[in-house]
Amino acid sequence: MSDGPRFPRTGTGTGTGTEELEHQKAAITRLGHELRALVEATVRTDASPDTLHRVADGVRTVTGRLTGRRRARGEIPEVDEFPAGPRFYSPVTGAGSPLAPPMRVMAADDGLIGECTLAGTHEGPPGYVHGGVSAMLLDELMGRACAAAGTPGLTVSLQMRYHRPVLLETPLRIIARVTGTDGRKIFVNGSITSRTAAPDASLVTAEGVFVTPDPDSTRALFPGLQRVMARELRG
Ligand SMILES: CCCCC/C=C\C/C=C\C/C=C\C/C=C\CCCC(=O)SCCNC(=O)CCNC(=O)[C@H](O)C(C)(C)COP(=O)(O)OP(=O)(O)OC[C@H]1O[C@@H](n2cnc3c(N)ncnc32)[C@H](O)[C@@H]1OP(=O)(O)O
Repeated sequence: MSDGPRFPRTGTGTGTGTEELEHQKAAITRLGHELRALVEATVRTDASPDTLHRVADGVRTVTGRLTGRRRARGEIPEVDEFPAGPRFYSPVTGAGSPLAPPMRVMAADDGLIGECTLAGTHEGPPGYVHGGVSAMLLDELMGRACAAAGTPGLTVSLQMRYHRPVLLETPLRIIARVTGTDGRKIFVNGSITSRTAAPDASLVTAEGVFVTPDPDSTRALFPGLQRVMARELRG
């Protein structure tokens, strides 16, 4: 995607070499993929209690292998390109997140396009996407559209309209477009459509207001961002 020009791209500075970072990203992506398959299998299975107990024991053992240093709250992973680029553990787009569909994000003429297909993990009404998950997809893409337009912001208001249920196991297109700004406020529209059935009919639409925090708030809210910028400047 094309990102706004005013943010550092992390993962290219000092610390870990580029090749090592690429290996790290590939491994994170692979584990994310396997975990998403595990989560989907978990919510779809009708295995016996015995099997479920054995799997739970196995998962507990595997979890125990992910020891060592844990990132502190707010610490931005070196593989990330915060705030405008990919975040590996985003619950929406993160290749490493077992919660993320993950949604792929591309630049469009006047905003961003996201694509994903959801399944049992994100079910709300039987056979359909959970409404909160639709809001999550739109919130993320609309927030990224702000950053891509060079005006990053946090959501202060997100008004959702659910026109038709969103089918599971159907390729979806999510669109986000900045429609205007007023001081630190950024106005954004978004929609979800099916890429196959009636692609012109919006299933969900959203109107959002995002606000760019002032510099003092930004420093207070995101101390990790200062470290990323310092890391980048050293590099
Ligand atoms: C180098 C700079 C980097 C800056 C980084 C900033 C953001 C970057 C973050 C991520 C970007 C990257 C990717 C994004 C992808 C995914 C994220 C998805 C989105 C989210 O997951 S994000 C989490 C949920 N989100 C929050 O956690 C916000 C909680 N919130 C606050 O932390 C404060 O709210 C804050 C600091 C944002 C503003 O606080 P504040 O004190 O500076 O601003 P204030 O209240 O003065 O409002 C200013 C003007 O907005 C108007 N206004 C306020 N509320 C309104 C509303 N509801 N409707 C309509 N207008 C509203 C006022 O009326 C006034 O308008 P006016 O100036 O015309 O009077």
